Amino acid sequence: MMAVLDIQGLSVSYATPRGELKALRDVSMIVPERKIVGIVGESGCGKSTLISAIIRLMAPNARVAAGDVMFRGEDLLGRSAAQMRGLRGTEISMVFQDPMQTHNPVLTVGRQMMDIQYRDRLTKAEKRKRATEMLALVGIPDPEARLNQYPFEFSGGMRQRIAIAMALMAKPSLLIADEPTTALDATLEVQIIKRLRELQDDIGCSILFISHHLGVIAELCDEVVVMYAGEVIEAGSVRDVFHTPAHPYTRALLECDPGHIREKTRNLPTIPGSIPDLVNLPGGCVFAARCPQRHAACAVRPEPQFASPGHRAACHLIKAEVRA
Ligand SMILES: Nc1ncnc2c1ncn2[C@@H]1O[C@H](COP(=O)(O)OP(=O)(O)OP(=O)(O)O)[C@@H](O)[C@H]1O
Repeated sequence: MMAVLDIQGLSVSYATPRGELKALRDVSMIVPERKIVGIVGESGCGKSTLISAIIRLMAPNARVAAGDVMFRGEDLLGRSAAQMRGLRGTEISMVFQDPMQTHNPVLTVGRQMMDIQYRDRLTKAEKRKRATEMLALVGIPDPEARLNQYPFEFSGGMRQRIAIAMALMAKPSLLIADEPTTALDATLEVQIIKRLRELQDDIGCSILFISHHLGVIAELCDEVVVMYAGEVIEAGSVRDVFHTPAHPYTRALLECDPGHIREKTRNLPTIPGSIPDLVNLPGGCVFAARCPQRHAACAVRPEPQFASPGHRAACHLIKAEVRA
């Protein structure tokens, strides 16, 4: 089956006064059809850079130095800006942390939900009906009446549900959700995640879900990609990565989290030390400076190794463990 999103060897740099900042290096990941893939990593690991490269809304000083971003078999990096505009919001939709970014404050929710359907050949009444149905699906009570209200008249959780409804309205193949529930309280977060999972199943789309919240990733995602300082350091099924983490960084994240993934920790646990300077990267393994298992081999950059089928990590210890 063809992957919805297939990123291979993606490297993105920013031009800065200090020199080239290598925000992403040789990043590869696949979002299979009808799967939810989570990306986890601490601030600065390159999550936003990755999203901006996929949807091609990059900062002016950003440059794709290498790699391919294939969307349903087609290279997105070769598409024109106009073609990308046509894709965003239809085949690829997005939900961000702050739904106010998505909503227009001066238009009613109904008007905005009808506007997104401008491509569909439906009557006004049909569009309104679809908007109502979608609001009901994401769990907005009394949706018909609420279509006439403005975004500020809704609570934060309701606004985020509306943002999800709007993003799914076009029945995208891929939904990119960037910390969509981070600003909400835990109970709301669980409700929204459950609803998102159900809707994903109904619509049959794939989701790339970015979160700092290990518990949410564990609950929602099929697969997880762990990023560190611009590299994918571990990837595999949620089960493999969370139950038998292969990279010392992933292990540190899970060990630092007292209740492991069951605790509702908002932020990633803190690991002593900081990420390396991406302008002057050290040679060898990027995590070496903070790694409790650092050894001589780490002076050489580890290539991804398979810990088990479908579960890879970039750490020299994996080979050693397999040999042992
Ligand atoms: N326009 C830019 N110019 C220069 N450096 C940038 C720019 N945008 C991001 N960076 C740098 O690139 C690196 C990756 O940043 P990015 O925002 O992608 O990380 P992130 O994982 O999304 O972090 P956060 O969770 O804090 O948003 C960081 O070192 C950041 O300072």
